[in-house]
Amino acid sequence: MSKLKIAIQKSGRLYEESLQLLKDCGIFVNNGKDQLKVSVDNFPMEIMYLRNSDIPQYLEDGVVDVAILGENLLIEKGKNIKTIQKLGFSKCRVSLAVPKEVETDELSYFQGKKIATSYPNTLKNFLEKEGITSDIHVISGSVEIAPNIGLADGICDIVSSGSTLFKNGLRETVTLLKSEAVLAKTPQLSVEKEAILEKFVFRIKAVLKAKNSKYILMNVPNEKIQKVSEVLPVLKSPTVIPLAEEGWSSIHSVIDEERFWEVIDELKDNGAQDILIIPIDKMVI
Ligand SMILES: Nc1ncnc2c1ncn2[C@@H]1O[C@H](COP(=O)(O)OP(=O)(O)OP(=O)(O)O)[C@@H](O)[C@H]1O
Ligand SMILES: O=P(O)(O)OC[C@H]1O[C@H](OP(=O)(O)OP(=O)(O)O)[C@H](O)[C@@H]1O
Ligand SMILES: [Mg+2]
Repeated sequence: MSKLKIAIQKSGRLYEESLQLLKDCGIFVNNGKDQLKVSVDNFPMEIMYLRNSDIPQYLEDGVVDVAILGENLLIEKGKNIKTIQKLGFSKCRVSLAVPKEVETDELSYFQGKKIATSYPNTLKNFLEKEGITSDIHVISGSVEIAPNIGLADGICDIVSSGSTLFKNGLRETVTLLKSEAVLAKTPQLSVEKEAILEKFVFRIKAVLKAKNSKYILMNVPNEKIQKVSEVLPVLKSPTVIPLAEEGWSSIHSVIDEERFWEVIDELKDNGAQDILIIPIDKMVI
């Protein structure tokens, strides 16, 4: 029987959450990353631990079928690889930054300047599009140190909290792109493996949907049920259960994580009381 070969970062920013996602999908990985190839008992899948930066090539060559990797890396490597699903973690951006003493945030600052980066293709394409000519100096890590040691006038690198820039006396000026972890697939997959992938993506969607939603329940006087129901962004219609106390009901529904504070105020204003918000484990709709 076919097994879907999935590449996961061996160690680094994506490792923990990639494994957690598999776990949330009910896929239990047998043992640790000391082995580069690991089997799974309860799903037709084989895990391969690889370096994030090598994964686009492995996908292109069909050495692995799917992979969890940083979207920015797919853009940098310019491979013809399809992103199947954004995964919502390892969110970051690729940005230009300058020494904090530089007074301008304008891109034109970089005209004729030297920029250190680990993402030369992303930078080159961006600068070309913007009509700026710079000297791109490729380094594989610790890019933020470059201006301090006189290696460059600015940098182009990954920024998340901004603390690495701050510690190195740099300031973010221009964002080239935003990135997050994605599930990507090799250009050619057998029908059998496509079917396994479909099952896997179905599970991922259920996990992600649940993460972004909350179960909400509240007590409402019967005469306010209509009003409160109108405020709730419901899946179909809210569940309404009579309470033991005459004239009151309990309303249950599901709301988006992002919207719940906003909705709670409206619910209270419309007569809802004793509002509970509960996490959801999986959600299939
Ligand atoms: N500080 C950060 N915050 C959030 N996401 C990040 C951060 N740094 C990197 N990422 C994302 O995580 C991915 C993996 O980054 P990480 O630094 O772990 O690996 P890498 O430097 O690409 O190296 P390797 O090839 O050794 O696995 C990046 O491609 C990027 O998408
Ligand atoms: O804005 P921040 O939250 O400070 O994150 C940005 C830093 O994180 C990444 O490095 P990482 O720690 O992954 O080290 P690496 O260069 O060895 O990959 C990236 O290359 C930046 O240096
Ligand atoms: Mg890194």
